[in-house]
Amino acid sequence: MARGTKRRRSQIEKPVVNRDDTIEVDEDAAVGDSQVAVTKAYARLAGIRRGIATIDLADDNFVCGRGSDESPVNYNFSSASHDVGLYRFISKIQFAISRDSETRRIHLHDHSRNGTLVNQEMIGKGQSRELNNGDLISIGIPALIIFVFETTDEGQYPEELTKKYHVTSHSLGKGGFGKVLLGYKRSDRSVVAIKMLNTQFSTRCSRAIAKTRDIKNEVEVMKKLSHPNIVGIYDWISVTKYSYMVIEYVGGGEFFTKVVDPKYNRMGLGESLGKYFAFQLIDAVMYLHSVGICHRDIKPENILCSDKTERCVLKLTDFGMAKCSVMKMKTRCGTPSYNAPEIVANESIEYSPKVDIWSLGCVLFITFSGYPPFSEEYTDMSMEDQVMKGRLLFHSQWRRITIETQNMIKWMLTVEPAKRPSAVELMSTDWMKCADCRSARQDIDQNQRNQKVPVQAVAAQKDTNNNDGEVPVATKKKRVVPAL
Ligand SMILES: Nc1ncnc2c1ncn2[C@@H]1O[C@H](COP(=O)(O)OP(=O)(O)OP(=O)(O)O)[C@@H](O)[C@H]1O
Repeated sequence: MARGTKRRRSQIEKPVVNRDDTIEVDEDAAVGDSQVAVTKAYARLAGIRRGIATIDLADDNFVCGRGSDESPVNYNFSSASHDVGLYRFISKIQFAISRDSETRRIHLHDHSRNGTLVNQEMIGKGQSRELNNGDLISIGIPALIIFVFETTDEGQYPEELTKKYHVTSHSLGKGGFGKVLLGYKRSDRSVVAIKMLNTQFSTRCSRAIAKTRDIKNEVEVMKKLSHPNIVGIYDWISVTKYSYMVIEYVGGGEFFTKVVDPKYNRMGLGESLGKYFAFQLIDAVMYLHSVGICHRDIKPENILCSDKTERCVLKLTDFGMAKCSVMKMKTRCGTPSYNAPEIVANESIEYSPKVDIWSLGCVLFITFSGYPPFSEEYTDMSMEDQVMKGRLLFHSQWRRITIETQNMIKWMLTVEPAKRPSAVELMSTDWMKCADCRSARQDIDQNQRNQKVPVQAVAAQKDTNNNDGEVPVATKKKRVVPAL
């Protein structure tokens, strides 16, 4: 868009998370295994909880539950009888699955008093619902996910991947170059996210070549990192057409969704919650810089929430742009509205990890106020000029935020890198010695202990954005990929 041109709000584009995308099948790929093998299965129930089998569905009718002489079932959950938390919810007949022999449509019929849920929505005793590929089936409560329903014409993956992980067809989200699927480790049934990237694009467009090159870099960087506020990587498997990154599952969706949640009325998350999150992000960046890594693309879309609760643990992700900071950094990359002035200024000037502090300043500005500091929606000045001048407009949203917090954000958004604080300097301020920061530390520790729990709720993620109001709106931003 030309400088100074006012963009109509209705024209602001926001990428849509598409949950039903399909992916080409690799000819060299091997078939994933299953535990109850039946020939010519039309679908399968992939068990994603310890003790629950994966069941191939071949007959038009299937019934499961605890079963009894009077109520025979095809699958009786006896292998999960030790799992008291689950077993107490299971009825003699829990649910049935039927396939219409003519239409081939498949339905789940709930027979249980405690109920069966599909994609975390209660079906209810006596009710039915059509099943689609990737649907999650829970028992009694949303968090007790036991099966992913999968049609068998989908998803064949390389053996290197399937021998260690079961890949379900439940999509967690979609990125620029592939999708992210829910999976689990075969060894302990703990849930993972499997990011699939199509490397074949590389022959078609240069942006994708850059991206393909990023994958190796992303993996190399992630392998070096271990921090509770950074998404961990378990494995990387690369075959002819696809790369599979097996990463830590983070179930609460993007931080972006949180900051634009209408419940905050576009006023920001407030002082207390804002500081709770600021502590986590500063700690993550302090660690990154201490091990010589500069992220270069910090923004709310690249931060994931551990769960859907208000006070969740944040995890920095997407290290495709990251670089070892002892190397010279000159490349103009990142996302324009989060880019530091020294990146915006000139290709030939070297910059430092302080660029991350600037981006973090932008993220925290949005977190506290609900609107972005630099935006094309300000028509009096181009975005580039706003950034180069460090022009900040503190609208009425800031009235409920303390002067100390405002000063910290201003400090992070200092145009001159030498005067901008490092993450260590930020962490050692009195501003970070508060009850919210201490409570964040405790919650992070607790979250780490809980991570051993195998199956977590996978809540449907919705992007929300409300474009009304006189201040700029936080919208998802695309990054600039460096030219080759
Ligand atoms: N570790 C994870 N756990 C759970 N869900 C995830 C995880 N990583 C990504 N997702 C989901 O998948 C979506 C896409 O993630 P991905 O990192 O591929 O996208 P992106 O950053 O938009 O893409 P790109 O890498 O092209 O910039 C995210 O928005 C999120 O909803």
